[in-house]
Amino acid sequence: MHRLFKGRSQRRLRFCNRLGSPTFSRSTVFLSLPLSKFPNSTSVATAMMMAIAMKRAAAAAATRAISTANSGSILTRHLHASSGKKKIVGVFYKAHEYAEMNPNFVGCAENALGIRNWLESQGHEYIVTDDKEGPDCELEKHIPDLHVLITTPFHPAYVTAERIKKAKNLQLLLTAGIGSDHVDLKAAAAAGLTVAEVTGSNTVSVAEDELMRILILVRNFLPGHHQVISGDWNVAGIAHRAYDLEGKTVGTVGCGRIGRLLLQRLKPFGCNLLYHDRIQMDSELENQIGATFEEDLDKMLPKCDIIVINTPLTEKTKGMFDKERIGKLKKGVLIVNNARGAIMDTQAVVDGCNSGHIGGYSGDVWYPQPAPKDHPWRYMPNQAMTPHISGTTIDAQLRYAAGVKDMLENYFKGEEFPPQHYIVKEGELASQYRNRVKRMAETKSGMRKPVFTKVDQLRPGTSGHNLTVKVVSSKLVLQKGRPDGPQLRQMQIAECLVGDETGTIVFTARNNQVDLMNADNTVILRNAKIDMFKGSMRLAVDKWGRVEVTEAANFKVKEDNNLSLVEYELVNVVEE
Ligand SMILES: NC(=O)C1=CN([C@@H]2O[C@H](COP(=O)(O)OP(=O)(O)OC[C@H]3O[C@@H](n4cnc5c(N)ncnc54)[C@H](O)[C@@H]3O)[C@@H](O)[C@H]2O)C=CC1
Repeated sequence: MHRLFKGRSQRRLRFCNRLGSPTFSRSTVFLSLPLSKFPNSTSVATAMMMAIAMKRAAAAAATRAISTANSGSILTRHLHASSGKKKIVGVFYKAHEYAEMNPNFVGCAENALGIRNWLESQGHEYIVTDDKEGPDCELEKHIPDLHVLITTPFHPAYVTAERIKKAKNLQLLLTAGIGSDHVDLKAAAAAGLTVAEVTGSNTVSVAEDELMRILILVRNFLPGHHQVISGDWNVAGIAHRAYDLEGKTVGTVGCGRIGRLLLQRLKPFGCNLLYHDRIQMDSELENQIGATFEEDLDKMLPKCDIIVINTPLTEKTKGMFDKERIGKLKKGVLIVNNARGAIMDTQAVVDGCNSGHIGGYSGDVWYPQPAPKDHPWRYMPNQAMTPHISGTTIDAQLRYAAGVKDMLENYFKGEEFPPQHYIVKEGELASQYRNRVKRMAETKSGMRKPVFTKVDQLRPGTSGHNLTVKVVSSKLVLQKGRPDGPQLRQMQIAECLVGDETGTIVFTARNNQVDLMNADNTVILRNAKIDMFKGSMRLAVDKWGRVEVTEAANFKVKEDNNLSLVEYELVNVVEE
């Protein structure tokens, strides 16, 4: 037996979360009402239809409840499952005498992101340490009962599968910064943990630092500086290999947030700019930045005088620059790597620098961190290495501390994080981290090809749809920021009517997607999701999906079946 409720209070239930995955409970169901016939969903005229629909919905809810109960979940821990006081552990680098020197120096252990009072005033326990390695370290003592672990890439607490297994209460791993490769992401996903970082918090900081490293290497700056300190004066010792940046070919491997900001900053230097990425930028942005896309990494690399690495460390990028690949680079190539140390084969870099094949190597990332005293990159020639600093400027610290605080606030309230912050969510890794796994699965079973659906199959609260649609019309509804603004943060939203031979639906195109949605274009929407807007369905593709313009499809769009004109009512079905 089920009782069914409808009305205003049920309106307060969320249709779906911000990523589009359904968050409705097993007893929450959708009813659909054609808007044209029933503009007012509470009208008497709808009541009979509602009653029939609700009966059906009740049956569906019951079936869903049973199947949920029987299927079990791969997720063993739910992020927002428990309320109450939490034990939060932060692992940050120690600042010692520097801690007091700047009130905004919040990224160190002593100042603990500036959130101690805020956390403790709410009754949470906040332990902060820099002691993160070995079985007797401070972190290890708290692993069995912590709920949240906050750490930074600058002084990473390596969260291994073994630690995850021991951390029975752990729900949330927050990275204060960008890059969560210090976490065994697969183990975290399997354990149902959420991993999130403060995406965008230090991208400017890193891009600026990369530009500085490029100039330091190109101008052969460091030997001159060392001469000054050691009392020498030898212009020739520097000048024989100092160049202008103008006219050089610079290629970035990975062109996401940091890569783009770097290219943008390089443009006035008059370089030849190339980029390689899994995803090509849309042509307008490419033109604006003035960079050329290189689909084949191995074709791009030998053209470059300067190579900058800007990908995350994933299964695919680990050891990407091995002996063989480095051997194919231009002799004397300069490499800047602020991405992650393990993207390089450590010894291959040492050999390249020793032989002069690599003319200069600079970066702030190492493996492991802190780099041991005998790390060979400390002693190789032509290097301009530093500790991991580029993303931890005071400005960046304030941004990532605020981002962590916001996410903790959401966590305490049981709310979602901004979608771009998730690295692991509900057992799934963000797309750039799961590439290889997916490909292997595809090859192995031959069954993981994307499944395409038709517009009339779309339902509220669903996601993961692949569709080939034609754009019927597109209307820009929001435009903010200048296209040549400092951070490429122009925001555009267009409402587009898209469809196939079964029906049409409104697609909300954002930013770069807007340019692809010209009327009559045929586009493939990958990993699309349904958002609910005032009770009706809209289609969207977030950063974990993709919009691609493709060859013109030969179907005729069925324009008289617009799914966005159907209103859905969320009703609650309570089991007795
Ligand atoms: N040294 C430091 O202080 C910092 C370092 N970082 C590092 O920089 C990385 C990039 O940061 P963002 O630009 O903000 O990330 P992002 O996610 O905006 O960009 C990463 C780009 O790499 C591309 N990519 C991923 N795998 C690839 C592959 N196998 N081949 C080609 N392209 C691939 C993605 O498509 C994406 O465009 C971070 O993951 C982190 O490791 C980030 C911040 C601070």
